[in-house]
Order: sequence, then structure tokens, then C-alpha cells
Amino acid sequence: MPTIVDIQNLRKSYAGGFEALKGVNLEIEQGEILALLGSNGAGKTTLISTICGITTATSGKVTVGGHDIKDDFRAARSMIGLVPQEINLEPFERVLNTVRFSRGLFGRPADEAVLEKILRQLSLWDKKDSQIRELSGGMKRRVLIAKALSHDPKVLFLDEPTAGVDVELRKDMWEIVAGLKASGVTIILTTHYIEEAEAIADRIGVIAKGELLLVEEKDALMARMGKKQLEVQLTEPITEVPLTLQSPDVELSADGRSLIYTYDTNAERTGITKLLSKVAESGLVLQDVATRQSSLEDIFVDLLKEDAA
Ligand SMILES: Nc1ncnc2c1ncn2[C@@H]1O[C@H](COP(=O)(O)OP(=O)(O)OP(=O)(O)O)[C@@H](O)[C@H]1O
Repeated sequence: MPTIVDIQNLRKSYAGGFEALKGVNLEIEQGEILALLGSNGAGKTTLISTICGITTATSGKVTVGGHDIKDDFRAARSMIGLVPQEINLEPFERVLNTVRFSRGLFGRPADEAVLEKILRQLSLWDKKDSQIRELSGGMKRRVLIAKALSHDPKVLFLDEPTAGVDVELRKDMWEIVAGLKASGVTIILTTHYIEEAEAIADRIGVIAKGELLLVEEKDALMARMGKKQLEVQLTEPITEVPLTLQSPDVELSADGRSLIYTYDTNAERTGITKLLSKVAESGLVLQDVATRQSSLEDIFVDLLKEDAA
């Protein structure tokens, strides 16, 4: 897929010298859903704000659809829709008017058919005459998305779209995002929620302290860094791992009742058969076995640990 947003060596220092972005390089592909994962203060909002022209970069270069965000700001910005983290809507305004007004701000000609299409896509059409204050929190978030889509952008940035939202609404939002992708919009979302990235992203970028630690296809990332563990539960506790079983991959649980074997999911041989026959040879009696796979959360925590080391 061609690149739609190209970010090269982007740096941002705030007044006072704090460096919030330390040379970020990122190519966002047309049509993908990219999740930027990072803790509080990692630099996610700064990155989005800089691309959208709300914050000025200290150095580096960003193009959107080939338009430089500095030299060709209007053209670049017209390709972008931004859904901010905070709900900043006029409480007494009506839904349709709010979205119509946003379209006008971008200098786009009035087009009621476009507005209707957007509101229907977000299941807001029956609320078009409601005042914003009459809407639930989830609906207000949808209005923010409708506003961001009002000028027909090709790239949509969603800054923490489900922060503080309950599980059901979060799943609604995931469906909306999938629908937007299907309609051809490229989506970049920031999130603290690992399960959100796991659920909807094509690629995942991890940001920590102003640096992009990695960007990778979600499936490849999980396969590359994912480990599997086999827990061999014993009928009788033991105090140490028998000599024939000793290896860096085998650990004894704290209660001495299980051997935990960590293996690579991608390896040609997992080593499980060998391990189980050694367990039997050692005279240990097996009660049960269980496997578990590391989640994106484990991968994320490991990455941040590596970065801090
Ligand atoms: N206007 C500003 N002036 C000075 N420092 C700022 C400003 N805006 C953000 N920062 C600092 O830059 C760093 C990155 O902030 P940013 O809001 O980009 O993080 P974030 O990853 O979006 O965090 P969160 O998940 O909490 O929204 C933080 O340390 C923050 O305090």
C-alpha cells in the first residue's frame, strides 16, 4: 500500500526545553488502522497535534498525501480529520448543525447528502435534531467523529477514542472504526488499552518517552514476541528442578507443585514431548498440564522494561 502520511525525524521541544518527540520516523500506509500505544505522557497527543498543525514541530518533516504540513498546510490539513480526546461540543447546538458547521470551516460547499451519509454511518441520523446536551456520552463521541469526517478527509486521527468509556461502548467504537476503514479511510488511533490495539489494529506502534520503539504488523509482533508456557502440575510438590530437566526454560513454581516450561511458538520443535518424557523418567507423577500464551500486554510490558534498562 502507498504511504499516505510520511513522518521523518520529527522533533518537538516545548518551551522550557522539554523534548516530547525525539526524532520520530513513521510511514503510515493508506487504508490501514495503526494503533499508537503508550503510557501517559509518552508523546502520543504531541505527535498527533504536530501532524495536524495544532503544535509546531521543532524540526523534521511531515507530509500528508504528499503535501508538506508546513509549506502546504491547507492542502495537508484538508486531508485530515481529527477526533480530539476531550469532548468540546456546544451543548445547545443541534447535531446536524454542528456537523454542517464543521464542514463549512473547511470551506467545503454545503452538501446535505454528505452530512446525511455521515450521520447514518454513525447511527446518528435519528438524533440529527437533538441538542448535544440531550445525548449520551457515547453519542457525543460519535458526533465528534461526524464533525471530523464532515469535510471528507482521507486520514482520521482518533486520540484516545475510548478513554473512560464502558466495555459495550468501546466495542461499538471498534465497530465504527472497522466500518470507517471499510469505507477507505486510513485510521490512526492512540490508546492506553492494549486490548483495543489487539482487537482492531493492523499495525501497532509503541511510543515511550518521545520515541517510537517499534512499528510492526500486529500478527507478526505477537508471533515474534509471543511466548507460550506449558505448566506441568505434579501430584507431589518438589523442592528443586530434577537435574535432567534443568535448563533456563524450566522453572519451578513458588509452591513447588508445577514445572513451568517456556517455549517459542515459532520454533520447529517445541520440545514438549522431550520434556514430558524427562518428567516421567525423573519419577515425577503428572497431575495435569495447561498452556498459556503471552498477550500483547506482556509484550508491551517487556518492551518498556527493555527500554528502561
Ligand atoms: N504545552 C506543553 N508544554 C509543555 N510540556 C508539554 C505540553 N504538552 C505536553 N507536554 C509534555 O509532553 C509530554 C508528552 O505529552 P503528550 O500529551 O503528548 O503525551 P500522551 O502520550 O498523549 O499522554 P496521555 O496518554 O496522558 O494523553 C508530557 O511529558 C507532557 O507533560
